[in-house]
Amino acid sequence: MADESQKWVLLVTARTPTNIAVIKYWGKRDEKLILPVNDSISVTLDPDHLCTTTTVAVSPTFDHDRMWLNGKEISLSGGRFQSCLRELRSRAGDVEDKEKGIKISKEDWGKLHIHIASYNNFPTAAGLASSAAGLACFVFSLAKLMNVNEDQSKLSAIARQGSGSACRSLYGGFVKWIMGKEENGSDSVAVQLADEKHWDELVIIVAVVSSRQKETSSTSGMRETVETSLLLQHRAKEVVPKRILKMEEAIRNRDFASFAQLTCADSNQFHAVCLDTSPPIFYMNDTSHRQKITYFRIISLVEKWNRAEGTPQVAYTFDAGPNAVMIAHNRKVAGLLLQRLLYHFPPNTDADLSSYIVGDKSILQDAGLEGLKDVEALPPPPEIKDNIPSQKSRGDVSYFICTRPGKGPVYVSDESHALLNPETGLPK
Ligand SMILES: Nc1ncnc2c1ncn2[C@@H]1O[C@H](COP(=O)(O)OP(=O)(O)OP(=O)(O)O)[C@@H](O)[C@H]1O
Ligand SMILES: C[C@@](O)(CCOP(=O)(O)OP(=O)(O)O)CC(=O)O
Repeated sequence: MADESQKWVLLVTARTPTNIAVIKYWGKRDEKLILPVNDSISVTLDPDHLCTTTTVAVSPTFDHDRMWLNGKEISLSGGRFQSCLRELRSRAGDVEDKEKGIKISKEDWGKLHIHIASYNNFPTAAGLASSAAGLACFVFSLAKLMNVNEDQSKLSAIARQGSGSACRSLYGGFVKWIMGKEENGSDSVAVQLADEKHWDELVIIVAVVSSRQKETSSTSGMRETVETSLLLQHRAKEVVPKRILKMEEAIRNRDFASFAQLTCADSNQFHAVCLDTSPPIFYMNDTSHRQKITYFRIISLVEKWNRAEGTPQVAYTFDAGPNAVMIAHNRKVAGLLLQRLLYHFPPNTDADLSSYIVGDKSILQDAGLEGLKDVEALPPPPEIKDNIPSQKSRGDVSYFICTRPGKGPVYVSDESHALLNPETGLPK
C-alpha cells in the first residue's frame, strides 16, 4: 500500500481533431511500423464538431495500465497501443509539481502505471476516422503527462504506429503524411502544409449514412489490397506522387477547381483499388442496399451539379464506409448544397431539423431553411429539371454534420472537463 504522501494523481486532458484524406493512404510497406506505400494529404476537421477528448493519469496507487473508451473498459494489450506506450515511455522526462508534492524522475516511468479515459463525440469505427482522432489524442496527452520533449512531427511518428491516419491529426488545417524512405520509419512523419485559417471559406458537410461498425477494417482491407492489387502498385508509383504535387499547389493557391477534381478522382481511385483487390472489397457491401444507393446518389448529385455549373462547386470523398464527406467552395455554395441534399434526402417526417443537421447550423439559415416545412417546399435543383424527377430517399441519411477545416490538438486546462476523477484516477 502506498503511504499518504504517495496517493497523488496527476492528470492531463487533451482534445484532438479527426481528419479526412483528400489524397488517400491505402496500403502499407511495413505492417508493424505502419509505413505507407504513398504520401497522403488530409484536411483536419473542426474539433468543435468532431473530436476525441482523452484524459490520462499517473499515480503510484495504480497497479496496471487501464483504458476506458466511451465509458467501457477496453484492453490495452494490442500491439498498436503497446508500440505507442513503449515509444512514449522511452522518451519520458522528469516531472515535478511542487504544489502537489509530486516528483517523477525519468526512470520512474518504467514502473508507474497509467489510466486513460477517452470519449469520441461521434460514432466509433464507422468510417469517421475515430482511430485517427483517438490514437492522436492518446499520444498527444500522454506525451504531455510524461513530459516527452519532442516536436509535433516526432509525436506524429509515434501516433502513426497506433493508426496510420492518426499521424495527420497532430496538426490543424491541411496536412501531408510523408511516406519516408527509412526502414525504421523515422522519416515517415506528418507535416502541416497550411493552417486552418489559410483557406477558411471552405465548408465541410458529412452525410452520416451508417453509424454501425463496419465489417472490413481498414487495416485488413489494405493488407489484402497490397497482396493482390496491381492497380495499387500503379497508383502508388505513378499516380499519387504527381497528384500530391498538384494537390499541394491547389491548396497553396486556394484553387478550388483543382482541389475538387483531385479530391473526387482520388476517392474514386481508392474505391477502384478496393474493387481491384481479390476478393474485391466493396465497402458498400457491408451496408444495406439503400445505403449503397446513397453512395451513388451523392456522387451523381455532386457530379451533375458541378457539370451544370461548368466549374466544380463541391468535392466529395468517401473513406472505408458509406459516409460521404463533401467540401463546398464557400458558405453560399454550402447553402445550395444543403438545399440539394435535403431535397434528395429529406428527414423522416417525425424528425426535427435541428437534430438532422448538426454542427454549424448557421448554414441552414443561409439556405433559408428554418423548419421542415421549408424542406418539403424545396423545388428540384435546376440541373435535374429536364430529367425524370428523381425519387426522394427519405430517412436514408441518419444526419448531416456541417463543419469546416479546424485546428490541431489542444490541452484542456480546466480540470472539470477531465474524464478521470482527480482523486481516484477512475472514470467520473
Ligand atoms: N478515442 C479513442 N482512443 C483510443 N483508441 C480509439 C479511440 N477511438 C477509436 N479507437 C480505436 O480505433 C478503432 C476503430 O478504428 P477503425 O479504423 O475500425 O474505424 P474508424 O477509424 O472509425 O474508421 P476509418 O479509419 O475507416 O475512417 C477502435 O476499435 C479503437 O481501437
Ligand atoms: C481510407 C482511409 O481512411 C484509411 C485509413 O486507414 P487507418 O489509418 O484507419 O488504417 P491503419 O493504419 O491500419 O490503422 C484513408 C486515409 O485516411 O488516408
